[in-house]
Amino acid sequence: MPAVEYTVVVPAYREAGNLRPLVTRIFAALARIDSPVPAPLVEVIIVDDNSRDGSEEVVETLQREGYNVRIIVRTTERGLSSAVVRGFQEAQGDNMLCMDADLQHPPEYVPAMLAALSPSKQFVLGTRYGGGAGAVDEGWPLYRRVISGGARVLALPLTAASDPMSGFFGVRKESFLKARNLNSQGFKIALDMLVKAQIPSHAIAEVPFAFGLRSVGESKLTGKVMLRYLTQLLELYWYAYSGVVAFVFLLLIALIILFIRWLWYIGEEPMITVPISRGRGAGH
Ligand SMILES: Nc1nc2c(ncn2[C@@H]2O[C@H](COP(=O)(O)OP(=O)(O)O[C@H]3O[C@H](CO)[C@@H](O)[C@H](O)[C@@H]3O)[C@@H](O)[C@H]2O)c(=O)[nH]1
Ligand SMILES: [Mg+2]
Repeated sequence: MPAVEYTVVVPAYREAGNLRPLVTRIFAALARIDSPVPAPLVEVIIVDDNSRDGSEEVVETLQREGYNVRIIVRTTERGLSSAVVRGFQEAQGDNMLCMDADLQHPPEYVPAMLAALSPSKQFVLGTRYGGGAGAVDEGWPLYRRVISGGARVLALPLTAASDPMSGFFGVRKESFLKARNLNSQGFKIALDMLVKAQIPSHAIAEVPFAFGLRSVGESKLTGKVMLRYLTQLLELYWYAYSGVVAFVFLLLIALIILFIRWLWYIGEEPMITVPISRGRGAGH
């Protein structure tokens, strides 16, 4: 067996129904004749938080079928970011990729994402805002697009990357090891790494992709997660600039909230009062 050079880390919570299509599609993409990365150099690590939904059995079956995939089941810890960090710590490959289990990050982009990493490109981001990738978050309800847009605007002062929130990203091991005090709470581990590993803009590669719709299971993006994002941002502003910037941050938050309220206002259907018919048929 050749040594593993690439590791795909997949944080997963209650994703049993998605693991087979995910793994088989990743390796099918890598097995294509035009894949820039050969399949035998790649391993997949699922980091599951004790879902007990059959995920382990699915992975065991895939292993028996010859796929280079393993599952780490955490029983004492929970959370997306810390799951990703754990996967990166266990990775054998020097080139590491993180992607969701629910197929919202299309497995067919994995070869291009992995191949984009090199000593001069320490970070790769799957971006939903790049040219030619198709629709941005098509099919999302207005509120979800507003949250995504607001989160992105707030991160602008921290990184030149166009979509540090996509959750579909890769990093070279040496840069991951450079990032100290990673925030293990919340959803925005890519942003945390970009800031704390001090990745310069010229070392970031971007791969445009179209964010899919979740087919099985539920999103874990809750109000609590969003609040954590705000506290994480505050910490990163503090880290990247100085304490004074916290004031600017609060101002920005206020503006974003006003913006969201305004969008909500224009997004609402106008209320039409329909007069109650008193003619035939009424009361039947
Ligand atoms: N191990 C583990 N995995 C988790 C946890 N919470 C979520 N995950 C896994 O993390 C992935 C993303 O979670 P979703 O619940 O599908 O999140 P989402 O709302 O679709 O958010 C995605 O899109 C955002 C962009 O708008 C991204 O910012 C975010 O990272 C994620 O990719 C999924 O594979 C999910 O199983 C957890 O506590 N533990
Ligand atoms: Mg999802």
